[in-house]
Amino acid sequence: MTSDDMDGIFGKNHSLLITNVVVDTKKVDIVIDEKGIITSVGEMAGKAWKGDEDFLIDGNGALALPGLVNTHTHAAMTLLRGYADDMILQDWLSQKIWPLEAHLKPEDIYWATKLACIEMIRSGTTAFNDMYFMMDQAAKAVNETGIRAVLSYGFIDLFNAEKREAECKATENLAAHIKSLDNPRITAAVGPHAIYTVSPEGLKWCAEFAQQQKIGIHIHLSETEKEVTDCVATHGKRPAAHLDSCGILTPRTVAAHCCWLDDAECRLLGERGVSAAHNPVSNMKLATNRAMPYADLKAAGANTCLGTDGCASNNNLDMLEEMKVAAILQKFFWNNPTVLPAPEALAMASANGAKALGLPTGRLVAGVPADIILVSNRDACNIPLHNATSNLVYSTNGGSVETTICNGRVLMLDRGIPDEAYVLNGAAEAAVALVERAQSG
Ligand SMILES: C[C@H]1O[C@@H](n2cnc3c(O)ncnc32)[C@H](O)[C@@H]1O
Ligand SMILES: [Zn+2]
Repeated sequence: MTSDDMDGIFGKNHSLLITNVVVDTKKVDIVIDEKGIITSVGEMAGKAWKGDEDFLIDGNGALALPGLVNTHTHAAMTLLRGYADDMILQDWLSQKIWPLEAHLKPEDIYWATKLACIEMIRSGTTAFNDMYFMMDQAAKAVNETGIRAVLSYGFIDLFNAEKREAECKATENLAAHIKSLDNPRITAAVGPHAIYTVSPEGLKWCAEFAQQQKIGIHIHLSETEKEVTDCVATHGKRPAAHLDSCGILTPRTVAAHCCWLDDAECRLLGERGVSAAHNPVSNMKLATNRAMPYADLKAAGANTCLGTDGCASNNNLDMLEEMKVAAILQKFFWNNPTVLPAPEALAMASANGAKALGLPTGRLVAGVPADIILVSNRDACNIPLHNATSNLVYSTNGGSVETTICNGRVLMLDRGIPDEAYVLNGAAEAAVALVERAQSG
């Protein structure tokens, strides 16, 4: 069962036995078959297994939980981390971010997305919802790193018919490319950027294409008060109603931010079964000046999930940190310490996130793909263990993740990731070259 050569554990599927871990409050062992499916989460702690698994991982008392699901990011923005901080959203986008993005090359997207995947694996994320550009390169990076992703092209027609045609083509091409990969870890979605960058015709095309392809929709919604007032002035209705009139609000839709929704819009998102992705760190850093109305959205039946947004407005991809900020921001902003209790924050980052992306993961039960992370409870910040969920939400962070498994394949073991340094160097060099190109025009 146990192989001396643990290095051989990386790179392909094996049958695995993970012993001596804590799930919720119970000490259990977990068995994963060579197809990457959890076959048992058993109360077998302490029993000497006589199984014939290829590898045994001694969890040494670590907390085992479903891999975290980042339901809103722009992964390749790792290359823009720290490039522009301390600005309001529209200036940040128009004066700094979009001008630099104009100089991005395909290899930049590859290196930046690989860096993002390494950062997510290291901090316990096993699936992410991405919206960016040159996404064939993102797919290449995701395929190589072993993580799970829903990839959408950032559709921006700027209300121009000619540009809209090109955006539709790019969206169709990405969907066809991802279908051709036939990789169960990589799925496509449609990514209309926002109501202030996509025409109603563009939104309607995106909604129809998503329905025809049976894929998801990923959009920014009501991030700022200006977005709402401009929408009412332009379209005569609030953003959620405008999106609904274009067919965008569906059970396959992830709406990111949702800061400035009113009660009627919360009810509309609930009625349509939309997933509302809360990005508390980005919202606070860009000063959106209102927190997502989490309790109203949850009460209305919307699926509340969690995202980091991109690394230029966070500036990391640590979903354990994001959970904590979500739980305390909601308490602070709505002036109620009972809002978003720890178990609900953990659900946002795991089961709800998997539901938002249509993934079979998000729970540690037999019969589902093994997306599992082990979080040390031997770090000072995680001792004592009165309440594992409390520790996961309020005291630990991504640095305490020891082992990350996605689709049954070990991506990180005891904090070691193969080829990590090579990826970090490649991305660092790409970032320097990008800024040099931008500066030389
Ligand atoms: C895909 C495009 O979206 C841009 N972007 C990154 N973060 C945000 C945000 O918080 N709101 C709106 N748009 C955002 C990114 O730079 C790409 O241009
Ligand atoms: Zn975003």
